[in-house]
Amino acid sequence: MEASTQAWVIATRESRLALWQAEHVRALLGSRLVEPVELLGMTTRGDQILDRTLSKVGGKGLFVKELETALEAGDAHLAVHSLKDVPMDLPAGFVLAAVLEREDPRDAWVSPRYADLAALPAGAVVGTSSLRRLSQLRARRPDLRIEPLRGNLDTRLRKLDEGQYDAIVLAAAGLKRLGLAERIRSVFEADAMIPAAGQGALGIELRADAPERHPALWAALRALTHEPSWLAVHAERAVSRALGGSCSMPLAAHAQWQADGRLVLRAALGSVAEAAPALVHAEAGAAVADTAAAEALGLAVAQQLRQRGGDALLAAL
Ligand SMILES: NCc1[nH]cc(CCC(=O)O)c1CC(=O)O
Repeated sequence: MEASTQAWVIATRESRLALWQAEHVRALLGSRLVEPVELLGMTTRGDQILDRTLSKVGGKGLFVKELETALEAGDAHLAVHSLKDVPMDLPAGFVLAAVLEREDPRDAWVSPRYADLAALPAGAVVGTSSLRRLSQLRARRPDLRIEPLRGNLDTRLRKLDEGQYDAIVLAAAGLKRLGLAERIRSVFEADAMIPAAGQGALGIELRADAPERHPALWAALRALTHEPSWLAVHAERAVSRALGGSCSMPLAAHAQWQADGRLVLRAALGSVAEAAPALVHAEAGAAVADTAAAEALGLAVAQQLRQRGGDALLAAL
């Protein structure tokens, strides 16, 4: 089987960011494999549905399902995703094979007029469709109007430039990858706006039978994995999984390696009810040496969130 492979095929969405990410993986893999590596661009339902908040139409899976269908059919061997968009539990038959070294995981403040959140006048309009960003913005600035903002990065920036918003919040990683870093007015430190689980990291998904069917590809991907990033995102994703794992949840989870070698995981769970804004925080640290320990840290933080009022917020969702 391996010998008959003409080329390795990467399934990818066709947004500029997705294509950049797939091309990045193509280049990394190309230097480790004998056969050529090609891209197969596809449109997902998440790309088509632009008029509604994603959390209302089915969530994260919308960006990955078509790519998984291509893997299933054998049209592609691997799929490259923004890990943030990958559901906590992959469908049976698929595995997360690799996580690349994480890019800047923070959120960026983009605004033509205002340097940061504090500089916004009362009643100003901030664009985001992320419940996580909304609940954290609202906790600090209940006076703002937060309006939905969807579409790929270029679309979102265009809507800002057209004057529909005073400011928008985007992942710094996406802007940097597309050469748009100059649009960033300031970044939120990770404790001021806790990032989403997996933000800034690329994940590579394969069929679960890939280790046996394509050992060369599997080995090349394992070698691309950045172990500190792998452990951090597994801790983050475990928080989300423990709380139900849907993106209709205003949940933030971010793990950072400390100088002493410990992994510190911070999380926040909000409410989206305008009448009763709430935000509970949790934090824990541990020496994490393997995936199981990373996931145990995630579970402990999820437990803390529940005990500190998260249970009631989840019940209200
Ligand atoms: N939800 C869309 C999405 N998925 C991944 C990124 C950015 C890149 C990354 O986090 O790796 C973005 C855009 C954004 O949130 O601003």
